[in-house]
Amino acid sequence: MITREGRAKAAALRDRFEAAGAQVVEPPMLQSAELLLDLYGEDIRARAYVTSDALRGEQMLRPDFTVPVVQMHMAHGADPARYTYAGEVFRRQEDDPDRANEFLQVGFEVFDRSDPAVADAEVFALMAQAVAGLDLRAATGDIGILAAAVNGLRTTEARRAALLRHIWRPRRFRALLDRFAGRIPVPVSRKALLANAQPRLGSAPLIGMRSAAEIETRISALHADAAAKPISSGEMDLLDVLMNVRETVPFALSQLRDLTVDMPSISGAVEGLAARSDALVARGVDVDTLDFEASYGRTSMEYYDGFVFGFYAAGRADLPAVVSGGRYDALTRRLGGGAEIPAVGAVLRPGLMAELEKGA
Ligand SMILES: N[C@@H](Cc1c[nH]c[nH+]1)C(=O)O
Repeated sequence: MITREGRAKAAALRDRFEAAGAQVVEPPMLQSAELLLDLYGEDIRARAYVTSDALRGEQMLRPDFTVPVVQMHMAHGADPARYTYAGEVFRRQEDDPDRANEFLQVGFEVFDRSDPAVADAEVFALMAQAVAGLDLRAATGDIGILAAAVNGLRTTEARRAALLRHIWRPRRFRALLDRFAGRIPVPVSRKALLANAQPRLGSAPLIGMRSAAEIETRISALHADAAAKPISSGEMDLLDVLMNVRETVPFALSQLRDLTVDMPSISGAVEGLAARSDALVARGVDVDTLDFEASYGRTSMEYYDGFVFGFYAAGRADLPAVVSGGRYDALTRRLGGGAEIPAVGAVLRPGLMAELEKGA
């Protein structure tokens, strides 16, 4: 339920972000579902309230602000800017009736080309200051490091692309990796299909949504995939070491730097983490006690492609993140029609903050 305290807190936080240099924006609650829904992750897509509109096409109640803010910004060019907003977002809850399906968010988004590490640190530090009175634990990660590791795998382009698509579904990602490494047997049905050197649909009836051409393309892709060499156990071990890095920032950085000797593809992203760590220190963040998990953030918004972070109430695993955010450079490109600008942002949940303050 949205309370008066929550609303008051939201207004105060938005004022605070405005004072930090952001322009206030108020994106409409109803957004185009057709255009925007696939920019979110599977989870949010399944939880959006969608309705039809004869005039405007499918509409949805905004499940977040970032996508509408990026869309608005990119429609007017790709200049540097800072925005803040406050208002409700809507997400259907299927399993847990205690989780709100409508709640307040206050956000801060930075579009800035000068130095991504500095912009990351600006957003993180601003959020950390806003929640300083609460007993929260911060978690950080970097989707860019894992993506760089996948891009460096010595395997086919199709396999790398499949893994990149599934970075967001850790179990599916693991299953794919194991299959590509030859660690799990090929399913019987797939074997039967592949046993036929020149499979064609022939007179089989078409019953699904896919056309004959699509099905045949897929069969050819499966043949090509079956001919690919397995990912080596050496590469698999390195990926495992990487995905299990879970340390304070300085230790994580030294482990990751060690890994770059055998995984040169991640060095750029790891040096990005080093630069971010310095920028965080310059903003007064104590990185010696800040956690970094290489697998963090793999279940949230699919538009993140670099820094990701969240703040959680200590000892309250039942509560969602009080703060969450990250970098989404590629999203500006997708909505930019040729233009792009690096971007990072985060939101707070003022309702949750008010609740935690009351309980404290
Ligand atoms: N829109 C994200 C948070 C965010 C803002 N900017 C970047 N990330 C969310 O709702 O979780």
